[in-house]
Amino acid sequence: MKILPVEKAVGMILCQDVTKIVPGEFKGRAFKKGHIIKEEDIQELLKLGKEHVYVWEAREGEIHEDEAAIRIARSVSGENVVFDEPYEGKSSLKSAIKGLLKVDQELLYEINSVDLVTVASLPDNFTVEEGQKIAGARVIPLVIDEEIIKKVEMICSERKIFNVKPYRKMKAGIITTGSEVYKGRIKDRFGPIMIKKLEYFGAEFLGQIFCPDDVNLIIKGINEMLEKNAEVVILTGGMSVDADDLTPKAIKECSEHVVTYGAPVQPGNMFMLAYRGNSALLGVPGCAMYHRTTILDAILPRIFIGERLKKEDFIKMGLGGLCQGCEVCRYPNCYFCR
Ligand SMILES: Nc1nc2c(c(=O)[nH]1)N[C@H]1C(S)=C(S)[C@@H](COP(=O)(O)OP(=O)(O)OC[C@H]3O[C@@H](n4cnc5c(N)ncnc54)[C@H](O)[C@@H]3O)O[C@H]1N2
Ligand code: MOO
Repeated sequence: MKILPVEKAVGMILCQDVTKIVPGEFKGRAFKKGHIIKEEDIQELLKLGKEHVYVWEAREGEIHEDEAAIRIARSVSGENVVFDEPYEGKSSLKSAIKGLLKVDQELLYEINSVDLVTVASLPDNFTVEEGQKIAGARVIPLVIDEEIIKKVEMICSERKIFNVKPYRKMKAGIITTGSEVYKGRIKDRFGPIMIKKLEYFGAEFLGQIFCPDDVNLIIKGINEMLEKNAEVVILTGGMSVDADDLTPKAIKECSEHVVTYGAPVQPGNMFMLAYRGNSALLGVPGCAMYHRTTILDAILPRIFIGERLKKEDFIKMGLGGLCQGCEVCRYPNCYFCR
């Protein structure tokens, strides 16, 4: 590759994309890498501020930014991740499915520690739709030593940075506790909100059981759901400190392992997760009926990909665990529960 005045570059192969920006109107590629420069291009290039251009002069051991971008994209892409042809030296990675993005953060750190290599990504545990952009790969110079790219390829030879996990069709049921709802003093408002959330993951809905504030009846309800092979049981109501708040006790009685009662997340402090076998029992506090987004929205996607959560997963949520309660909620496009 060498630099030539545009007037002397006619007939030569341009080895960079040339970007045109007209504020408010257009930003895009005016000339594509690989374009053979013609006489009539000279004025346009000069108008774009290019008195000199890079033209191709291949040198042993060097590769163009486009090839570098695609090789990085290929190296880091795992399950259900696809990538585009480079544009302006950048290859975009996209999700091939609706699912949960898993990012190997250590590996991403390692790749971005390789000088001149950059991979920008969405956060770990991010819900994505089919076709959604999840990361962009690019090198900084226009041509790069191939050894650098080989290093990236080696780092990713065994593990991939980006995987999108599909939601599994899981059997799920709801147990709504609270004597005020059971006795018809107030209408159930929790059930429909939970059903809508379960629908997003394509859950097979087993139904909703109503229980008064009676620990034995809540236990009976949980057992009924487990007998129907529920893999996810959502319990609402009675998660806090009132005399009638008995749900944590019932969950504890029915489970083999309590992962957590309580989380450093607001809204969601009084959340509980326990397991009996592979079935997850989720104690969902009242806030999930009131706030559009709570800890439940960070946990459900992980449950539905079949991940088994640990106490540590909850501890980590403290940093960023305070929701700002924005007037218009943009979750997951924010820091909450990252
Ligand atoms: N002194 C304290 N007070 C509270 C604490 C605390 O730690 N100390 N925690 C607060 C947090 S955080 C939350 S969240 C709520 C937890 O509430 P619960 O999950 O225990 O909910 P309930 O007490 O059962 O109900 C609260 C409220 O919501 C109504 N409700 C309940 N279920 C339904 C339903 N299915 N449909 C319609 N309405 C329902 C219920 O009647 C109550 O009005 O506690 C804070 N307080
Ligand atoms: O669990 Mo409350 O769950 O923070 O509003």
